[in-house]
Amino acid sequence: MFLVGLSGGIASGKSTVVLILRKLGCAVIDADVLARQVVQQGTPAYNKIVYHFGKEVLLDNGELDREKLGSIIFSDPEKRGLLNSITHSPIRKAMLKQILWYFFLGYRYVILDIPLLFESRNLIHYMKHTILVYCDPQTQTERLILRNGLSREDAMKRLASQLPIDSKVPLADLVINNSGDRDSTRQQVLQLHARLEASLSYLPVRVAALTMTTGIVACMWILLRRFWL
Ligand SMILES: Nc1ncnc2c1ncn2[C@@H]1O[C@H](COP(=O)(O)OP(=O)(O)OP(=O)(O)O)[C@@H](O)[C@H]1O
Repeated sequence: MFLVGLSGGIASGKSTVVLILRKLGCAVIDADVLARQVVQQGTPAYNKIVYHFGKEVLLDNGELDREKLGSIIFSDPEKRGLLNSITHSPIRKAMLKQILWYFFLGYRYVILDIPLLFESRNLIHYMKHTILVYCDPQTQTERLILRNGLSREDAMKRLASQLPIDSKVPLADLVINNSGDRDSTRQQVLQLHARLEASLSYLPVRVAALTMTTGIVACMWILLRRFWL
């Protein structure tokens, strides 16, 4: 099995591409969903966040007020570092569990949908391939305005707070250009899926796992025969 990281920019079309991939039967892990799960009420990460940030980051129902937390860390790099140090480890553990699950189910590759993949460069090293869902900045702005009901000024501000999408192109080895219509995107995703399915990159890990399993079973058999049979 091998890992494929998928990312893009705000409103560049990641969810649109992921939906097509899911319909094709691909295994997709959504880092955003995991990030929400690991800070649910009662989890160790939730308790640590309340301890360090206080009860003012909680909603009335006791859940984390993600907007408030987001605005605190946006302007305070130290607190951002603290929050990352609390959440990164459980997110990675949850990711690893899902990857292993898909491995046992026999998937050849797993797509990791990670919004800040190209910003947090250390994760890239674990990926066999990286996909950038690209959209030209003008179309991206229009789609963001339309989807979020934002003014042009607010949309530009949101875009300016991110790494420009054009600067991510050289960091990815596969690019899906979602600047055109949905059908053009779908065709590109189909081609990409076919290419990944045909890749033999999944073999080394599978052969290693098979060899290890065979070794363990053989050892157990030898021990059993020696002591009990
Ligand atoms: N090819 C396309 N043609 C027209 N509209 C599109 C196309 N692709 C995506 N959209 C629309 O653009 C908006 C952004 O797309 P999408 O939600 O897939 O982006 P995203 O990268 O997942 O966004 P975010 O990360 O900000 O949640 C949505 O309203 C979606 O319906």
